[in-house]
Amino acid sequence: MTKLSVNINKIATLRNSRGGNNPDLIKVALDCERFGAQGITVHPRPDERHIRYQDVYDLKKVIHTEFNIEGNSTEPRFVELVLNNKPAQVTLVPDAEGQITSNHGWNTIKHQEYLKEIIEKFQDAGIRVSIFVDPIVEMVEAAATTGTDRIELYTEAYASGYHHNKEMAIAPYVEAAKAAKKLGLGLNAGHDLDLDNLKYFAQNVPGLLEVSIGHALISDALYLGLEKTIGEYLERLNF
Ligand SMILES: CC(=O)[C@@H](O)[C@H](O)COP(=O)(O)O
Ligand SMILES: NCC(=O)COP(=O)(O)O
Repeated sequence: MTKLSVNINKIATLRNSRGGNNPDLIKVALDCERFGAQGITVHPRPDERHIRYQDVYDLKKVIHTEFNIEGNSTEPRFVELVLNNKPAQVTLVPDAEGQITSNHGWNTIKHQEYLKEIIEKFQDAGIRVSIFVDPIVEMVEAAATTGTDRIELYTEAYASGYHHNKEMAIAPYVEAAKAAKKLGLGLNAGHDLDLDNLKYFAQNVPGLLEVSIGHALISDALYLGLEKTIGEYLERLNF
């Protein structure tokens, strides 16, 4: 079974736009769980433009499903935040400063030594580690040498190619997933997954443990409502 982790960054974006507490991020997280989501994902960024560091402390107290914190571990404040909150999973993303959103995976060959060190730090604290990678077999192979528990495949390229040629778009992900399986790495995926492209991805990528979805899911909820939207995403995963 593939778990659905709802990324609630966009709820925080909306809340922050007026400075108050509407929508209430905590309530939305709890409602996502009530409506069947098996996890909650947040991606605090240094400028706190959506998720604030305090949100992480507040969420940790109330969440019952899997808490996944994504972010840039080269920021000491991020490392401290994760170690203080001990989520079920931390996903390390190599964000550059000022990025609008995440747009690449780790170069696991170049940053192998750094990754080994930081991954061990989180694992010593009892936190499962996943690292964000592009669907390139060499990057998956080098990821395995870092000691990470899982990788998260960056799915933007799949999402943008899906409507043009879905067989071609998914091919590198299938190869990357096979390599991960062979090397004993758990497999997550995310970025720009949506109601159109999710089912085909889940059907064709072997060993997919978890997807984290935010932007499209929250946008769909404007039309369908949060409960129905989460139900629709779960349906795509449980084909
Ligand atoms: C790692 C990933 O693909 C997503 O978490 C993405 O980074 C979402 O972040 P934003 O909501 O800031 O775009
Ligand atoms: N890790 C991916 C994620 O959390 C959500 O990405 P998106 O659905 O907002 O593109």
